[in-house]
Amino acid sequence: MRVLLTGGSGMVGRNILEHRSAGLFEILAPSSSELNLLDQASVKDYISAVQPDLIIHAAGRVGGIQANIADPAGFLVQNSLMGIHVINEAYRAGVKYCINLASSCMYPRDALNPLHENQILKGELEPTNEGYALAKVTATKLCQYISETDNDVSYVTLIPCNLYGRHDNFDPHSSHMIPAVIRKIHEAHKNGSFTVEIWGDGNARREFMYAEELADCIFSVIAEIQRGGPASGLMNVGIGRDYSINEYYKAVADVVGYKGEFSHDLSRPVGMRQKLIDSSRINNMGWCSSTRLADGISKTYEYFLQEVDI
Ligand SMILES: NC(=O)c1ccc[n+]([C@@H]2O[C@H](COP(=O)([O-])OP(=O)(O)OC[C@H]3O[C@@H](n4cnc5c(N)ncnc54)[C@H](OP(=O)(O)O)[C@@H]3O)[C@@H](O)[C@H]2O)c1
Ligand SMILES: C[C@@H]1O[C@H](OP(=O)(O)OP(=O)(O)OC[C@H]2O[C@@H](n3cnc4c(=O)[nH]c(N)nc43)[C@H](O)[C@@H]2O)[C@@H](O)[C@H](O)[C@@H]1O
Repeated sequence: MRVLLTGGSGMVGRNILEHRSAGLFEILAPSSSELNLLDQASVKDYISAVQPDLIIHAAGRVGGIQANIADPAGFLVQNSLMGIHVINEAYRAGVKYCINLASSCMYPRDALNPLHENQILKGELEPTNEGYALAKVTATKLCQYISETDNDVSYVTLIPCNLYGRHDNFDPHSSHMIPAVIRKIHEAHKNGSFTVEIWGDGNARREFMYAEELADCIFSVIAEIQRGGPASGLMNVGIGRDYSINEYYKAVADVVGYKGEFSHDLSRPVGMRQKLIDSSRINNMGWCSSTRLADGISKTYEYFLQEVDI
């Protein structure tokens, strides 16, 4: 099976390429310099030339809460254009299968947790990442419309919770919480600082999954597609539990060996109070998460020490 992977140089893409099942497929993973997904003609020409059997759309303009607040228009435009170009040109070229990656941030900010797939668009979005969320909803709906109007194709959207892991973005200006906390606590431990600052009061809750697990889930979905396709084209992918931000800081401190204190900067944005997703559909398909938080953080910290803090 020939697979076109977008976002192959990103955290999710790299974990897909490093997965033990990747060798079972012919995977084409053009970088953004080889294929700019913002250029519709290039996307159309590339897909027509390579004629993939399946596309995994893992490219995107991605960042944490601070990055999203800084550039909502950029997150909206770039993710919308990438999603529409990849998905629409795939369908126009006759590609039968697509796995599109959305995000749990596209759920309504005040929706009852755990979040179920049928709650999408049932309420106001989280303002801190509204642009990104609108783009994710657009691509998700495009996949749904295509699959509903053409029984010969299966365009599946997976909705992951927050992710972290090897190949994560550790830039403090654009990273998500776990890589930011790993960097902050590591530097405090190395410099002998006595306190580390937590954004907000630390009571917000998040569900973070080790990115290697999403790669594993994607290959399970591909296997299911090869067996005739998953029962649902829209599935949450999470670990089934969340932790408070304060608990994440403590978990990272335990891995790093930091024994200092924490302070809270209440001026910082905190985003959604909670975004725990209901992963029953993917669990019923036969895939479940298995990486413990401490193990995931340890492996991510090991990557940080080897590849980032050099
Ligand atoms: N990280 C999370 O917490 C999280 C949570 C839920 C869902 N997701 C979703 O998972 C997917 C992957 O996220 P990630 O964390 O792996 O992101 P990432 O590490 O930032 O990687 C983004 C990828 O997209 C590529 N890209 C960006 N602009 C492009 C363009 N114009 N043309 C072609 N490629 C372009 C990048 O290539 P270059 O490096 O060459 O620019 C990179 O390979 C995204 O759809 C994201 O929305 C992520
Ligand atoms: C999955 C992603 O979720 C994103 O929302 P979101 O979870 O709040 O994004 P994060 O940046 O991971 O923040 C998660 C929570 O951690 C808190 N936090 C505490 N300390 C820090 C820190 O040092 N750095 C960061 N970054 N956060 C920190 C932050 O206030 C927020 O409540 C969306 O903006 C994206 O679009 C995407 O959907």
